[in-house]
Amino acid sequence: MTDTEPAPAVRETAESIATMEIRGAATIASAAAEALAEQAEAAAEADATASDPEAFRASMRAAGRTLRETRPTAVSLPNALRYVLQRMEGDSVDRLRRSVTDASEAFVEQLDRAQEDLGQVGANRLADGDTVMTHCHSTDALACIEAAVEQGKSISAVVKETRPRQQGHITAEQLRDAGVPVTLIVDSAARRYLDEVDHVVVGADSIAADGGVINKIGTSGLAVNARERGVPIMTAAQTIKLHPETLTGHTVEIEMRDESEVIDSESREEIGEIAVENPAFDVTPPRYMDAIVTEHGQFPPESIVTLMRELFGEGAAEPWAER
Ligand SMILES: O=C(COP(=O)(O)O)[C@H](O)[C@H](O)COP(=O)(O)O
Repeated sequence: MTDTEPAPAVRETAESIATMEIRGAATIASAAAEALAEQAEAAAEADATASDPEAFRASMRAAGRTLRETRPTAVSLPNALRYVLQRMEGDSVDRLRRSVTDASEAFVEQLDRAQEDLGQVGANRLADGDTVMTHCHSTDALACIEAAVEQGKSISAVVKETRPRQQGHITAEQLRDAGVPVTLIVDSAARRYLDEVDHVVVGADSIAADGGVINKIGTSGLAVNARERGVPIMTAAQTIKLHPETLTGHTVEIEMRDESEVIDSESREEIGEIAVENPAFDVTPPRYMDAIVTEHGQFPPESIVTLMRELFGEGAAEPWAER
């Protein structure tokens, strides 16, 4: 490891995020914070950095950049890096190392607590006997449904499979394990089943200052259909999903993934020149979302900007910016 080369553990985490072995905004955030702690431990031992605080700091920033470059849409990733790197302090490598490992641990603890707290808020929106519809796999959305079950409510679920990667299967299994009767459907059956649904619950990868919700591709279509059917839809999202750069007019980059997730190589050859596109996320305009449920309570999407300003001020620096 040179002074700017990330430790093997960081490269492994980055690779797992890029290939989606580690996926979902909250899980990506905690893996990134933990990878920074591993970087700190490795850099405190490595020849190039062990006795040079500046080289140590440079290696932490390089690790941050490597982790950041994996996937562009979930803001929980740069927010996690920012949380840990902004708490890096001390004039010796040992102090710097400790500040990073402490911040990483505190971040992961806060993440878990926030999910528990928002779960209670989301659960209060669900009534005994409700059927919920889900899209993709969101640990924040699941926390709401699981908390409702723990409150003694009987909940059943219609789970969209979520093409192309079928994260709905993970949701279905987790809900089944929580004692929730589950019906798995293909994405295009959603509108038909909305007539049997009392609430749609989804997660978020990023939330923009105007209340726009960026989540798995298909969320916006589901939201429009839910509105047309009169079914309320909520986004369960811890505040690390709030995108500080949107406060200053930036837009959220939508990840385009490889066409091989959509079409196998044999079919690819058969269809020849036809273009295949695979956007991983979309934006649901605030007017189609009934509530954003966070660990600080529920918000109408249009008012989320107030919470954002409180938490981030008027914006946020790149997580690896030198201070
Ligand atoms: O869109 C996805 C996952 O997309 P992908 O599978 O492409 O990562 C999830 O709804 C959000 O990340 C929220 O998840 P959580 O609530 O667990 O943070």
